[in-house]
Amino acid sequence: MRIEAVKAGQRYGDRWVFRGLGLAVGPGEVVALTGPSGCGKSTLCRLMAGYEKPAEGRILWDGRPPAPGFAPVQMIFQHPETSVNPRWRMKRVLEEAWDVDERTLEALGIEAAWMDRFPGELSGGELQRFCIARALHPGTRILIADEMSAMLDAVTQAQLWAFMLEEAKRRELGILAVTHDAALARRVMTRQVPFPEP
Ligand SMILES: Nc1ncnc2c1ncn2[C@@H]1O[C@H](COP(=O)(O)OP(=O)(O)OP(=O)(O)O)[C@@H](O)[C@H]1O
Repeated sequence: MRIEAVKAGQRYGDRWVFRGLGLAVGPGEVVALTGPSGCGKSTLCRLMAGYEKPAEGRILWDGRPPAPGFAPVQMIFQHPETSVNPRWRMKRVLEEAWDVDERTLEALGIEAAWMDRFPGELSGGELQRFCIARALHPGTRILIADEMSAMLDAVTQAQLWAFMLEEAKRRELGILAVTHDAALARRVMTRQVPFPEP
């Protein structure tokens, strides 16, 4: 699958965040999106994931506008607590997405004891592992990671990225990742796209 922004622009009120932006992510590509705070990286992620519509230009998934229904484009947010139901135990949070296999649970270091807890009873890093597991649904073709590892220590960050990259290679997933970490971008990405200055 290939997702694309074509001359895309977004504005809130009468203020443009960016205009005329072009970017494409195809199978097996790991693309880093870098740029100063406030330039619109998260906004572009939401457009590419089909959560928001651009004010001008187009977002295309395999040449067509994002369609409702099952999304082959999955997003991992910087703050995992905002993307799970706080009243569900983690077992249910996972099951809602897919029947996550043992291999994924093990590779992400998800412990059996965490399954009966509520999201508020896990650390941010522990919760983010669940969000990554959910996003790695067998039908996922593109992952959009918006500073997913900013809250993690270096060892955990390396472990989670290693598994994501292994999966990207094995399943030909495309990854668009926002990161402020230049070293991480150099290490894991096939291509880096600097965002235009705001
Ligand atoms: N829903 C909204 N309503 C109004 N303004 C918004 C909205 N969402 C984002 N903005 C503004 O758009 C600009 C871009 O925000 P965005 O979060 O995309 O930047 P970013 O590059 O991801 O920043 P950071 O690196 O700090 O996370 C900011 O000035 C922000 O205040």
